[in-house]
Amino acid sequence: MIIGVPKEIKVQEYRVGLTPAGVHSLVGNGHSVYVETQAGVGSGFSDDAYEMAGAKILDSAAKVYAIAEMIVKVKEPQNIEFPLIKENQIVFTYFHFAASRELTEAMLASKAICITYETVENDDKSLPLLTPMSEVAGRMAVQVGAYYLGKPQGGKGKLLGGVPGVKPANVLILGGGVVGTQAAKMAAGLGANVTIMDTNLSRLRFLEDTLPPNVDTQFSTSYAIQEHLAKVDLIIGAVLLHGAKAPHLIKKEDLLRMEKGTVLVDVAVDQGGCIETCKPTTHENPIFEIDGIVHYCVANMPGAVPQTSTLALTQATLPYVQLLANLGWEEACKQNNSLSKGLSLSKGELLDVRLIG
Ligand SMILES: NC(=O)C1=CN([C@@H]2O[C@H](COP(=O)(O)OP(=O)(O)OC[C@H]3O[C@@H](n4cnc5c(N)ncnc54)[C@H](O)[C@@H]3O)[C@@H](O)[C@H]2O)C=CC1
Ligand SMILES: CC(=O)C(=O)O
Ligand SMILES: [Mg+2]
Repeated sequence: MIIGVPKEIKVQEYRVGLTPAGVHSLVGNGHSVYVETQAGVGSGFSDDAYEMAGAKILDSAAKVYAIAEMIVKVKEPQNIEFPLIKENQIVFTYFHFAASRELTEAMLASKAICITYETVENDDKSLPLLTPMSEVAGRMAVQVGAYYLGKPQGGKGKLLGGVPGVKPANVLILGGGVVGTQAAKMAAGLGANVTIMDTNLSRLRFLEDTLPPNVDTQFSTSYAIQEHLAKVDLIIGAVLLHGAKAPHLIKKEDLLRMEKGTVLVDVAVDQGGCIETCKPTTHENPIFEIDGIVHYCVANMPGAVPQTSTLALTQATLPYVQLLANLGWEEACKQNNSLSKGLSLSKGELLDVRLIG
């Protein structure tokens, strides 16, 4: 198969869809790989490294899209990429269709085969291609939250862990899946007073048994969340209803119950956000304030640490890229149940109704 890897063009997105090691393995299996010039540079991979691995370098995205039977990338196609996507072309990437009707309509119109990383799902309901980036984003959420709690950044001016004789900050994590668990570990490690909420009781039992003693678990209800608002310093939004739009657990009027300088990091923003007042931001302008509350809502957080994220992502995606390249999308999806869950749009038809935003 002919595989194309364009350079990511979302604002300050430095990840890339395939590493030179991935190229080497695909070329070894008889496939051809075309990489846009400088596509890997932000992740530490030069054009030369791709060429040594067997790729051909092309000087524009248009040429990559024109030649490829399958595009392997990271983020959802941006508006200027829409016209480049062809009928029957496989596009394998994060799409987050539930957050964008415009993207959904553009991809339907393209009649491409869209396979979404974030809905590839194992029989145990885990999400093998979302998990690695959720691990990154969960850990990052605490780093950025701690930073924006600083007074110069608009925060309350609190150190997450406090110091001897001074209480630590209160961190509330909504959702105890991959993002929430990694965030809880990091916040606990820094000494914060952490509460993690979920609606899944068996998940809460697991978290209670495995997380450090400065993490409390609590069943997630609107009432329980309200009780935290007056004393919380940092809220991390980490809920997910697979493929669907996130529920709004924090409403606009709830901001008035928080102290000025409270920080909200809504990691779930890529599925529409679980905090009503969140709207997507970029690494260039990551925050905004409403009613004195700092909102951080970057939809591609792992893009800021590409040297970690590209390796973490591509080690998970490569086996699926191999399968698609070896068998074609129809046979690959027939043979692999997890991959078939990611098949979202095919030739102008919406296959997964959860995606409607
Ligand atoms: N902004 C970014 O750069 C990134 C965003 N994400 C997003 O983060 C979100 C979370 O991802 P994961 O942790 O991997 O998902 P996950 O499926 O592992 O965890 C989600 C958890 O939310 C829980 N949940 C559902 N409804 C709830 C409610 N009402 N209250 C409390 N908990 C509830 C579920 O039971 C589940 O345990 C997703 O939207 C994902 O796309 C992931 C990576 C990067
Ligand atoms: C999951 C996702 O959207 C990201 O890693 O950017
Ligand atoms: Mg405990």
